[in-house]
Amino acid sequence: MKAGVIGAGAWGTALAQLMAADGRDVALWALEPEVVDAVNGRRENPLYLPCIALAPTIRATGAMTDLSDCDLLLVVSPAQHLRAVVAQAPAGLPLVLCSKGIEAGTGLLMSQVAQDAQPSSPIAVLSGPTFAHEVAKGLPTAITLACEDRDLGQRLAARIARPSFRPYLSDDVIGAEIGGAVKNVLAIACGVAEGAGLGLNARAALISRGFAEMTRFGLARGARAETLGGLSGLGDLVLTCSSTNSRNFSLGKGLGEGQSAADLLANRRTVAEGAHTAPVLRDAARAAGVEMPVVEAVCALLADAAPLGQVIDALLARPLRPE
Ligand SMILES: NC(=O)c1ccc[n+]([C@@H]2O[C@H](COP(=O)([O-])OP(=O)(O)OC[C@H]3O[C@@H](n4cnc5c(N)ncnc54)[C@H](O)[C@@H]3O)[C@@H](O)[C@H]2O)c1
Ligand SMILES: O=P(O)(O)OC[C@H](O)CO
Repeated sequence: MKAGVIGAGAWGTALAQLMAADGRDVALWALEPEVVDAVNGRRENPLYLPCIALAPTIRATGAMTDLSDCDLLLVVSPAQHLRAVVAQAPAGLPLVLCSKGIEAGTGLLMSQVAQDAQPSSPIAVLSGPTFAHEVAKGLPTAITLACEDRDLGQRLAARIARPSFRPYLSDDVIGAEIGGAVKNVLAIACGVAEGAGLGLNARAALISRGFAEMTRFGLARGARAETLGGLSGLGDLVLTCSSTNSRNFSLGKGLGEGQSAADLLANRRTVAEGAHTAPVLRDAARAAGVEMPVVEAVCALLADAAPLGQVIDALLARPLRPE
């Protein structure tokens, strides 16, 4: 059977390369016709994953019907487009959701959006510390695969695992999704600290206190603490908060250097999910009575609602409290 990948950005292309590593066919759905042509003609995706020679068994397509004979579909669109692409996907096939975010307008996690859009398709979530270009090069990577149906989860884990790519199975779908969505917002905060020259102590503080926010929010939504402390939560938080390879961290760095959010977000081709998730997450946290001061600060900066110095001072001046 061939694997299907929906979305040919950096991560979808890297996952197609991963799935093709056992020599089997992969169908890669791309939005842009020029990506379809480049993958099929030149075996590359210069738009989203440059400098990687793609496997000959990857066949790109712009027609979702070409994925109907796949045994699983990896869904790798930006979170805000997941509903639309899943609605077009062939029905009934296992969907492995690889996007990280919360849907604006509904506040739904990706598994809930996919369930709405394709009620007959079983769902799993693949999330963890995984920079696309490293996976595409075959560098060692571990990731959470969350699925409520344990048998299906085990089958999917065996199908996705490769010698240098280790999925760890969980049945905590919500926990895996919340970790991936929240860490993107916290990575923006760490980028701000880098751009503003606040130092490494500040970054460590943001990672730790950000993790406390992720945990409070996750527990309030029914996630398990060990999932939030695992690859899809803390693991991904540490990765994304420590490298300009992260689009979210880089966006924050620009904010910290004094650039406006509007300028940084205008006309970008690649997705910085944290910018879309931040206001939805803030509203959900407020509604649940969960304090998320770092997330609130990121929202203020993204909305250009307050000067950087004022946002930093307000965070530092919060009442002292037990850890
Ligand atoms: N890049 C990574 O290293 C990485 C790793 C893990 C998870 N993810 C997650 O994967 C998801 C996709 O990110 P990416 O890095 O592959 O994307 P990307 O930033 O490399 O590319 C943008 C993608 O958005 C798609 N797109 C733009 N407009 C669209 C529309 N109207 N409808 C459908 N698709 C549209 C483009 O076709 C392209 O596939 C995100 O949720 C991201 O958080 C990314
Ligand atoms: O580049 P980012 O910030 O979207 O991060 C990519 C992945 O989510 C890292 O696991």
